[in-house]
Amino acid sequence: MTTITPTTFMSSSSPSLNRFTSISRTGFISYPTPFKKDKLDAIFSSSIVTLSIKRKQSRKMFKVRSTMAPVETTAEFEEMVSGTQRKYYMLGGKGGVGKTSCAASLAVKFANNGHPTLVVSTDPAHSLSDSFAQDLTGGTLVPVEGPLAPLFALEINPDKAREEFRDVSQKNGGTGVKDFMDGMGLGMLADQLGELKLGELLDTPPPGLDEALAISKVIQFLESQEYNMFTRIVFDTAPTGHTLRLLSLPDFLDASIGKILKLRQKISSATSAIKSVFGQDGPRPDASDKLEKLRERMIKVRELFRDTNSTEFVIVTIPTVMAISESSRLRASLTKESVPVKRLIVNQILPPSASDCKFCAIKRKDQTRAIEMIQNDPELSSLLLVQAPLVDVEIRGVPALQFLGDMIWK
Ligand SMILES: Nc1ncnc2c1ncn2[C@@H]1O[C@H](COP(=O)(O)OP(=O)(O)OP(=O)(O)O)[C@@H](O)[C@H]1O
Repeated sequence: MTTITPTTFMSSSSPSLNRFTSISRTGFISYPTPFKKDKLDAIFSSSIVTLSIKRKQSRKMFKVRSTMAPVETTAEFEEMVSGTQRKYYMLGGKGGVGKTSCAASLAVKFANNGHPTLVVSTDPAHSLSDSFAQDLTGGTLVPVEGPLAPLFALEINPDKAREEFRDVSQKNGGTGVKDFMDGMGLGMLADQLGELKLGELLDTPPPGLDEALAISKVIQFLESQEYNMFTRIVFDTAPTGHTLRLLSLPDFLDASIGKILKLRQKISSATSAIKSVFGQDGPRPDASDKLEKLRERMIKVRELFRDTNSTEFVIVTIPTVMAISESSRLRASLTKESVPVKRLIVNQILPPSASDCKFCAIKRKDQTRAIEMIQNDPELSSLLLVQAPLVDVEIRGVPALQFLGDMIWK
């Protein structure tokens, strides 16, 4: 294991590495990266001024980390990275636990291991741009500089996705069709529209709709030839509540869209005769196709979540009683919905220190207790428990994500 001092980074001419210098304020960072050694050598060889090996300290760090929770396991990254068939990883958990940092670091690690990778934020409050320290807004795929294989990032614009949905739905079953039917004197059919609660759905979208639309948008992207190359797709999902509602949402939307389409059929047969007399247009067929496509994608979203061969939901948590309780409930819900879960990342674990202050000692005890809670939790104890240390500054930019990723994804 090589330890690189702050001096190393400061002497680098690369701006992204310079950004990373701040990460090692407290003295050292460790780099257990055999697979990337060549690349790192190339990056650092011209600029290394001092290479201070603090083996003792880093050994101590990992020793104490492993004594915190005897059940600590590795993420079995080899299994995650093997094979060239496309795999989806969805990272989710309570707000602020480090989902984005873990998702971004996993994406960087996949790309560094040769997988053309796409990382997508489906959280309406995006933080991927902040995490990569790069502007990724705009709802299109943006290349991320740095990793060995292509890495692209996508922040789905929820407003745009919702607008699109509203647009096609209204043309097929919302106010557009309702007005049309009212005009035709088909009051009874118009009443049926009320049952669909479509107006409600469009005006006050249920939590999770953004997420479902975002995922369906990604599926739409991936259907095109252009994006065939991606072999790993990492989703940075919205906090737990959204995720849980999202799981049932595709069913709900599928049913709603199904009803709209059925209704549309009824309308078109009921009105075809009237149309021939009055020469008025019915709902446009292209909009109907769009709705059918949206429905198909919703079905794909639902299937994707439950496909054990290609998809895995990774729960990210922190060592507090509240976060772990929420993770336990999340796991239970995911199990109920047949969503495959294998790994649990416990992020922000206090690193050991030779001179422990009272606050840190108490905090560490609390964290140890919380980790024990996982071991005794029926929902969580069977998962691969991966511990990630709390570092003393924000994780921003590819080198920093690479650093974090090398600690988590082993
Ligand atoms: N292991 C860590 N050590 C230190 N800081 C961390 C660690 N993991 C995450 N952070 C910091 O915590 C903050 C929240 O992290 P992040 O944005 O990844 O969480 P999130 O779960 O995606 O949040 P949200 O639910 O708000 O989207 C960021 O400032 C991030 O840099």
